Amino acid sequence: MDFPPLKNDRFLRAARGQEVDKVPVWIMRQAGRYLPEFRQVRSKHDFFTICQTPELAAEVTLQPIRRFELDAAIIFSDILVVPQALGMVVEMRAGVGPVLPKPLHSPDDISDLEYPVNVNEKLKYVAEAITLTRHKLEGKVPLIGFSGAPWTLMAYMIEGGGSKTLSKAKAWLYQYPAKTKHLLDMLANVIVDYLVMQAEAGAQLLQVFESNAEYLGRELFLEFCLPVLQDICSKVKSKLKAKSLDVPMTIFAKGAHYALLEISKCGYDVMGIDWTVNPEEARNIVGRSITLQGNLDPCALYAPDNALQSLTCEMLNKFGTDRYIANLGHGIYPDMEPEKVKVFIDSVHAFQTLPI
Ligand SMILES: Cc1c2[nH]c(c1CCC(=O)O)Cc1[nH]c(c(CCC(=O)O)c1C)Cc1[nH]c(c(CCC(=O)O)c1C)Cc1[nH]c(c(C)c1CCC(=O)O)C2
Repeated sequence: MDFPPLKNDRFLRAARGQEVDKVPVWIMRQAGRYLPEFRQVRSKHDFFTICQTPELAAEVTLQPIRRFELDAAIIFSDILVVPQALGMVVEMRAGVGPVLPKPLHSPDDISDLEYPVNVNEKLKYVAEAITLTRHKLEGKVPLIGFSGAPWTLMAYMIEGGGSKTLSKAKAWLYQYPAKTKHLLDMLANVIVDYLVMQAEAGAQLLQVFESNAEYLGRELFLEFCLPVLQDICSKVKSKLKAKSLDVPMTIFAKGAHYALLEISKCGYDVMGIDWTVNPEEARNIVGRSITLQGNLDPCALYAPDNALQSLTCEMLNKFGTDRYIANLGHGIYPDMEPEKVKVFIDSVHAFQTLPI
């Protein structure tokens, strides 16, 4: 596909371990409710209508790019479009978050899922949104595509929404390990097709969100998550290679401080770390063969500007400027003042390390 040439490749260079002029920065949930222009669009349209309408999805994807000197855009969508593609109903309720009114109660319900999924048909709107956004970005910054990881999606499909403990979903890991693995493999197959479709449509990096890793310990994570995360990465990469596409991939397993080394060896180019992980410890554990992304506490943006600047500097000193992409350690909160994002981004870009 013919897209406008890329003018700022700092983010992709860092993902590939190449030298950069400045540390690249983007923010998880950078298109979202903290922006008045997003709330304006959202007041007129249902959440999933925005996701499903390429013009609206492209518009809200571009909103933070117009306002701030971000080094990447992320396509506006949600991880829960995959359970929708499997035939599940997902609603986004104000003040509650996502709700799946008919969750999976037992492995018998797996057969009710509409599987296999023709991703190119069911999630075509995401491909269209990506292609349109690539054109509208005019090469200003690269565009990130994404998917939820199998365990994170499975947890929403069983819990029927957010949960404090994920006890219903975790019960499956202990009661039905084989059937759980079957469901995780089904999800992985859909995710592989979905990520490949996004890269073909124009996504320049693919991020996999394992946001519910924090509910698992090391043993459960190594048994149920790691093998599928590895499988997704190798299958996506080999399918893209066959199409002469080379798109870096990021894994963000939130709360998986207990398996940093194993995750870093899964084949991904970039590893996101959440705000509870010490950057220096993470770097010591994973070595230099992977780019790290993160990890300022999203609440640090509530600090006064000068404190936020020092916290950002401290973070950059710990990560260093090599093989590093600055971000928050999780999504930005909806009540954040947009001006704080500018302070954060400018502090990252102003940072210089002394030459060695
Ligand atoms: C777990 C998860 C979800 N969705 C996502 C994750 C993984 C990242 C993470 O761990 O936060 C990923 C996601 N969701 C959204 C994006 C868009 C791109 C971006 O990062 O700017 C991305 C990358 C938009 C969104 N997704 C959602 C919103 C807000 C909903 C609204 O506008 O009503 C946005 C902008 C809703 C959503 N979607 C989800 C939840 C739990 C919620 C509720 C959050 C809340 O209410 O604070 C599921």
